[in-house]
Amino acid sequence: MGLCHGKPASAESCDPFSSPSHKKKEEEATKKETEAEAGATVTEEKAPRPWASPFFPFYSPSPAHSLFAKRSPSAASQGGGSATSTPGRFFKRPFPPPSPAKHIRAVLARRLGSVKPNEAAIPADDREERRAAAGLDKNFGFSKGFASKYEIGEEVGRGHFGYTCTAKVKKGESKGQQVAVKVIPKAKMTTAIATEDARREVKILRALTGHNNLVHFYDAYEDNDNVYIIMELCEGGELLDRILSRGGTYSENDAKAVMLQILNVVAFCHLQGVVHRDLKPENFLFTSKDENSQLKAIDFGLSDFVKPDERLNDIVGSAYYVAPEVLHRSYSTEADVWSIGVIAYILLCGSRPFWARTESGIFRAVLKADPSFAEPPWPSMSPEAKDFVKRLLSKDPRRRMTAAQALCHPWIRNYKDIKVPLDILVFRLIKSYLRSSSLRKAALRALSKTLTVDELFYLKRQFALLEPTKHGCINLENIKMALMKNVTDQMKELHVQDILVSLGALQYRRMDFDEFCAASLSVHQLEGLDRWEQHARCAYELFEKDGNRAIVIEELASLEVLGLQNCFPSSAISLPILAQDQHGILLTRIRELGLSPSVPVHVVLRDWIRHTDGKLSFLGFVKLLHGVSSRSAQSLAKAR
Ligand SMILES: Nc1ncnc2c1ncn2[C@@H]1O[C@H](COP(=O)(O)OP(=O)(O)OP(=O)(O)O)[C@@H](O)[C@H]1O
Ligand SMILES: [Ca+2]
Ligand SMILES: [Ca+2]
Repeated sequence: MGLCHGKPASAESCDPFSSPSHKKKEEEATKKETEAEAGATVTEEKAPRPWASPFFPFYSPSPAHSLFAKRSPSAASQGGGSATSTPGRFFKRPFPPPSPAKHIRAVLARRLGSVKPNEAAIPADDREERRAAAGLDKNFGFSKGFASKYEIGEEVGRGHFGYTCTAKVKKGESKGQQVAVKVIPKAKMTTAIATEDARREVKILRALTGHNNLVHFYDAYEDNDNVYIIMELCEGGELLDRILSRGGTYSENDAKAVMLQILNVVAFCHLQGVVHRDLKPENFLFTSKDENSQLKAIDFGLSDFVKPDERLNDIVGSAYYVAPEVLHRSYSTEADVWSIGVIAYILLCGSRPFWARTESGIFRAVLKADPSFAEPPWPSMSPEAKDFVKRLLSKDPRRRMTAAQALCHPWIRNYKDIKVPLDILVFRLIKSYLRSSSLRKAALRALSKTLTVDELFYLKRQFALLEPTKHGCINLENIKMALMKNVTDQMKELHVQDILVSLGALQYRRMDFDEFCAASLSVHQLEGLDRWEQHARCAYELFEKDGNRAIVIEELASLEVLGLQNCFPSSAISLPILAQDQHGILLTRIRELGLSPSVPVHVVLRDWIRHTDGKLSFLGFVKLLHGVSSRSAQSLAKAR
């Protein structure tokens, strides 16, 4: 592979796909993309187009933009170069700063004020924006006197929101210590969102600091011109540079070492109720140039707090790494896991899983295209590696592994001595289990009996983290202790009480490991597996032997079977058991509630309930396993 660095944008000279026919295809693709860019919105996909090859070679060696490149802070503050260029197909080095994974344009527009096409700079003569900016409260309450405490050194990196320099502590106990200072110019904060971002970045760093794989935060300062975030100096450069310097691919083992650290810190953030929202190789730094140097997550500028059941709707992040549900404006911590999947894919094969020339093209790929695992080097890779990446890149966030689950995946779990962190998902699932009918609990218990050793690995680790009694049981007290032990003060204030209240039923009873498995398994995730049909059939057989029984009408009317909880008050129904001749009564009841007569309720009843004995059919069993989320219950109710 040739070297492209230091040259102007002549990607073709290094392009292994630059044969004339390929070039023509590329041009056609670009034309289509440009047309799409002009008109189509993200969700307006017409027909899936044959994607231009998503392969995205990395060049080696990279003249990595040196950590200590000589660039003066003043030159630095004049704005980044790549912000004004379209995302190229090939990585060219040195990158004009900021990094090539550009933020979604809307993100920059909302945060930095108006953004011209392909441009993140703030228009210098935009009077209205200046007036609005003048009204913003840019006092953060951070320490003053930055200049008297630190001697600022050279620039070591830059992004859209700030630039980072080395600095030396001038006085006090740490005199002489080298630190990193991220300088965020207040002049760039032209919107309330931008000031809020800076405030939150510091708040989150302050709350999370202490984890081995997260940049250590020391303090925040401000003066009239800037906010200064003082952090540990990571001298090993960005993960992106290492990927490039290795020519794009990591061996599976080397990739595991990186993944382990990324998953660890992200699982930690998620447990603390923080979603990063901008995970990409540029936002992970090595502490030293050493091969085995520790990796640290940086840049919490787009991060936010999220409660266990909350969905965020702000479209945020960098295009290549953004999860489909972010584009659909309803997401939570799973979105970070998607970005980790993109990083894993790049580490292992050196190309981007979702690629197009334009932002809207990338979005369409993210929403519709499946990443290729057919081209080299994938065929020679272990099946576990492929499965690992696929389960991180599951388009349905409910089917996607969590960061803690990913650490238990067979591909990675035997790599070194992995310490699996507590998973917030477990509490979410137990909460839903505790609110379920006895029939659903029995169904879940049957399903839990079909779990394989691999699936049980994660549940065993999670149960152990809750420190069961010597009788092998947990109750609310165990959960409380485990949470207190594993979460930061910030999280204690924000979420622990909510979680404990939602699991209140465990105050008066215990849960053994078998029940824990039934409560904490995710039906959605199992459904995403190839062997789901087997799991479900096997579980149904077990349920038939021990658990299936004639359905009580209240249950049918309840959320779990028909999804009619809100429009079908169970108290109105007194018949104990559904038999064939009672269908009519149920149908009348449903019609009395003003539901459309065209709705084939009888079909639902026919398919979900066995007429011979009024017990659940296989389909009814699967529906019961899922329960019905309030969202689908609502849409079901609307449809009727
Ligand atoms: N603690 C640190 N030690 C060394 N270099 C750092 C440190 N923090 C940041 N940098 C460098 O500065 C760059 C910009 O920092 P950061 O990503 O926080 O800025 P940003 O403006 O928020 O970027 P973005 O455009 O990605 O949002 C990083 O990519 C990295 O190269
Ligand atoms: Ca960054
Ligand atoms: Ca940032």
